[in-house]
Amino acid sequence: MADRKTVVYRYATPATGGAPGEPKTNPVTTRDTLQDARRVVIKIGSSSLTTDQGLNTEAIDALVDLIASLRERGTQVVLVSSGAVAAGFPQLGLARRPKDTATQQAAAAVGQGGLMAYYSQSFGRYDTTVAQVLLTAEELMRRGQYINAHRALARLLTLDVMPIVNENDAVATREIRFGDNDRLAALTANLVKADLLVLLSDVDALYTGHPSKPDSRRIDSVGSDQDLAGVDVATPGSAGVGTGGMVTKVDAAGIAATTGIPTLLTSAPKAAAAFAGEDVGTWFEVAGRRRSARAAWLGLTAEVRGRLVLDDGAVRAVIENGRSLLAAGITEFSGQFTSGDVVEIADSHGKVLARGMVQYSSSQLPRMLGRSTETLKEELGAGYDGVVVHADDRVKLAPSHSAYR
Ligand SMILES: Nc1ncnc2c1ncn2[C@@H]1O[C@H](COP(=O)(O)OP(=O)(O)O)[C@@H](O)[C@H]1O
Ligand SMILES: N[C@@H](CCC(=O)OP(=O)(O)O)C(=O)O
Repeated sequence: MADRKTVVYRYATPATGGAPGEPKTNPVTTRDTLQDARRVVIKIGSSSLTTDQGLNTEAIDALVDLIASLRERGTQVVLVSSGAVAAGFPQLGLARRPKDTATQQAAAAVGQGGLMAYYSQSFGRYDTTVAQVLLTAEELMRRGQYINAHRALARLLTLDVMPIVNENDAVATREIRFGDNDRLAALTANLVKADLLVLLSDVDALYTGHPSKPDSRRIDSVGSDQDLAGVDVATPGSAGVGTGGMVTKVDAAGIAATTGIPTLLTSAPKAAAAFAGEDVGTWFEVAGRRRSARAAWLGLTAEVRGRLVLDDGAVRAVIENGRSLLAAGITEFSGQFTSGDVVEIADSHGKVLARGMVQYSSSQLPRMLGRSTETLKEELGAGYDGVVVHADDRVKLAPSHSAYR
């Protein structure tokens, strides 16, 4: 990902369905409605939280002041904070960010404690209790753990505790290598059903090219693919502690957009102005209505364990008419999965059209393929109703889906 010169930013088609009880509308639709956010995920990068010597306590205090002011007016905030590696390597006596993964993990293990200790002290000025939540993208892919993380975060918010999320770096190598805290923040925004994602970096906006170039200009909002055509995001940050640069931020905004959540990208010092309605930073709009968290989990987060290939009739029934997928319409499959796993649903040309949760395992399926429900019941017993993926357990993929991952 890091070597990409430009990114393609596309929007999902309007979402279908919505789990019962989930809000279908987002009060934050434009910059002017930022103040209406009921729940915000704020992500801050290493470059904004650390210096060569370790934690930048002034910057952390300023961030905490901002969050406290939002909380005071009733906005719930989940903070996704990087900085563990950058805080840890000076403590280990290293002059610069280590390159090898094991030392980065060691630095994160050292730095995370100090990071949380300082957050605890700083939020203490507002009598606010903080909670450390360490996640990995892989964990969020498993339905059971996704639900557990959702429950824990929701409970922390109702207890008025300040959740501070970071990747569990000691076990998550992808994170350290690719700077995926931006992506983690987008997934967290979906997890807690936030109204808004705010990405805070050491640069105040997305620019057409690296901000150090004289002809680079601020992009004030992104509403379609065209707004990002030719935008150069490949040059890494000059601080040398951030990991993903703008590539992962734009990708994260794309993930958030597909789940109906707009993103504001700006710097920590300008965030207060943005919340006061000033035209700062870059605003990533959302097209279409909000996806349910479940649909977003199926479409974006879940680990794919296999692929089902459909005949043309099944493609029409399932994709165009929204029916459940019956064994009769499956011509072949690949992968190893059990009931409850997520698989891709493809047409006969190999085009992936949807994802869904299977009701049967890969060892049960061979006897079922191409067979009508009636035949299945006769041959295999009444328990085999032939519905391999129920319509409620399936989500159509936007044509752009792969652009975000
Ligand atoms: N088109 C661009 N617009 C803005 N910043 C860019 C762009 N391309 C590269 N960058 C660099 O991305 C950096 C932010 O990424 P990173 O260092 O990973 O930050 P963080 O630690 O906040 O995640 C900026 O400091 C800037 O130097
Ligand atoms: N989990 C890592 C963060 C890695 C990361 O995504 O960094 P950044 O690009 O600064 O947001 C840490 O705490 O150091």
